[in-house]
Amino acid sequence: MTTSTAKAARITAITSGKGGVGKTFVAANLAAALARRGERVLVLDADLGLANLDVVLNLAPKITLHHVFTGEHTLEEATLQAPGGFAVLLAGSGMVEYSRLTPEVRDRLIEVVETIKPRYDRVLLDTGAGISDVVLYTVSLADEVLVVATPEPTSLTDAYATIKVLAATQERRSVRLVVNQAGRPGEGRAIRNQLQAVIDRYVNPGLDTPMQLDFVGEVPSDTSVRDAVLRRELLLESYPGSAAAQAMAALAAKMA
Ligand SMILES: Nc1ncnc2c1ncn2[C@@H]1O[C@H](COP(=O)(O)OP(=O)(O)OP(=O)(O)O)[C@@H](O)[C@H]1O
Repeated sequence: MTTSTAKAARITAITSGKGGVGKTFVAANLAAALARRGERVLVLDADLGLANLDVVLNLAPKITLHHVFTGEHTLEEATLQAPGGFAVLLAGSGMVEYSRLTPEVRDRLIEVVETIKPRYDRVLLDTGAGISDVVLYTVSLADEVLVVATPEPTSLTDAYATIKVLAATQERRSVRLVVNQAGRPGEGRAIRNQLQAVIDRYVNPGLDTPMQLDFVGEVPSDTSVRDAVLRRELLLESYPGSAAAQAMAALAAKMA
């Protein structure tokens, strides 16, 4: 039950510049790891036009955010329990009308976020890739942003572009960074320092308060991740002892 003194959830947007870097993998397994730590977690699939959290979690929702947006179903009816002990609000795939930031999407999205906020300890917003207006709007609803990047130069260039746009368009001066698919221990921190140096050189001179990258961890490139995705299971459940699962648990500890 919600009371006026109830604590509101911390809202974390999980985003990336480039697609396919592991945002959904991180969102699902971070949610499971936070749930194991006792947090009440909800993941909202905010990749409204091309959602795939349902695929990763092996869920086939009959009622999605789409139905909540149209008023056909309630939020409660659309909220599902995922295998990792957390709740999910899934979006339908191929909904072109929700891939753009129309006034309807804007209003419905904030309404949904405001309604779920008092009910959980943590809400993860799994956004689409890139810097579209829907992505930037979704990120603007969050208390903190977690950028997922891989060591590939294209991913880093796009992560930098995202951070630059967030600095320019929102009053955000701190972004958290997780490096996924790291090839060697220490690569994540080195990448953070490299990105911070570029931000200090090209972004921060124009800002009163400098943009800071808060490094929260690295997840190694690990074949167990692909296996778990193919089995449509959470890595934390299929391969709890894998290096990547342990990194996800460490990431949850850092984010908690
Ligand atoms: N740490 C890792 N080690 C090995 N493979 C990984 C790792 N993380 C992700 N992958 C692979 O990358 C694929 C893409 O991951 P995911 O779907 O989570 O990316 P995404 O950023 O959410 O993509 P999109 O931009 O399309 O939403 C996974 O299916 C998995 O095979």
